[in-house]
Amino acid sequence: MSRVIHVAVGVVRRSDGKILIARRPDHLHMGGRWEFPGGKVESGESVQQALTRELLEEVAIEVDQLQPLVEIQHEYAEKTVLLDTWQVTAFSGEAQGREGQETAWVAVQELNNYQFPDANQAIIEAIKAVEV
Ligand SMILES: Nc1nc2c([nH]c(=O)n2[C@H]2C[C@H](O)[C@@H](COP(=O)(O)OP(=O)(O)OP(=O)(O)O)O2)c(=O)[nH]1
Ligand SMILES: [Mg+2]
Repeated sequence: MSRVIHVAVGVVRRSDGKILIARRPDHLHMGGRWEFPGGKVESGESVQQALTRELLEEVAIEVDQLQPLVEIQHEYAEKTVLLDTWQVTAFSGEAQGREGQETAWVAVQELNNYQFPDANQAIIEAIKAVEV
C-alpha cells in the first residue's frame, strides 16, 4: 500500500555498557517518546552514511565503527517504517542533544523503564540478545 520509510537507527554503546537514548521532539511523529538516535536514509546515501550523518547532526557522535544489529519493519497508523538498526561499536565525541533533545545513557536492563515507539520493543530484545 504505502511506501516503506527506510530509517537508519544507531545503538551507541559506551565502554560501561550503557546505551545512548534521546527524547524525540514533541512536534515529530512519536514526539515525546525516547528513541535510539537516527533518521531517514536520503536518496543516494547508504544506510551507514545516513547513520553517520544523523548521529553527528542529532547527538554530536562521530561514528568510527558500525555493525548490523536487526531490521524491524513496523506499520504505524500514519506510516510504515523499516528500522535498519546498527550497533555503533566505536565512536568519538561527547553526546549532546544538538536539536535541544534530552539525552541519557541507560543500562540495558533499564531500557524498559523508558517509553519508546511501539516498534522499538523488538530492538530492545535484540540488544538484550547480543553478547557484549
Ligand atoms: N530515529 C528513530 N526513529 C524511530 C525509532 N523508532 C521508531 O519507530 N522511529 C520512527 C519515528 C519516525 O517515524 C521515523 C524516523 O524518522 P526521524 O524523524 O528520526 O527522521 P529524521 O531524523 O530524518 O527527521 P526529519 O529530518 O525528517 O525531521 O522512524 C527510533 O528508535 N529511532
Ligand atoms: Mg531523527
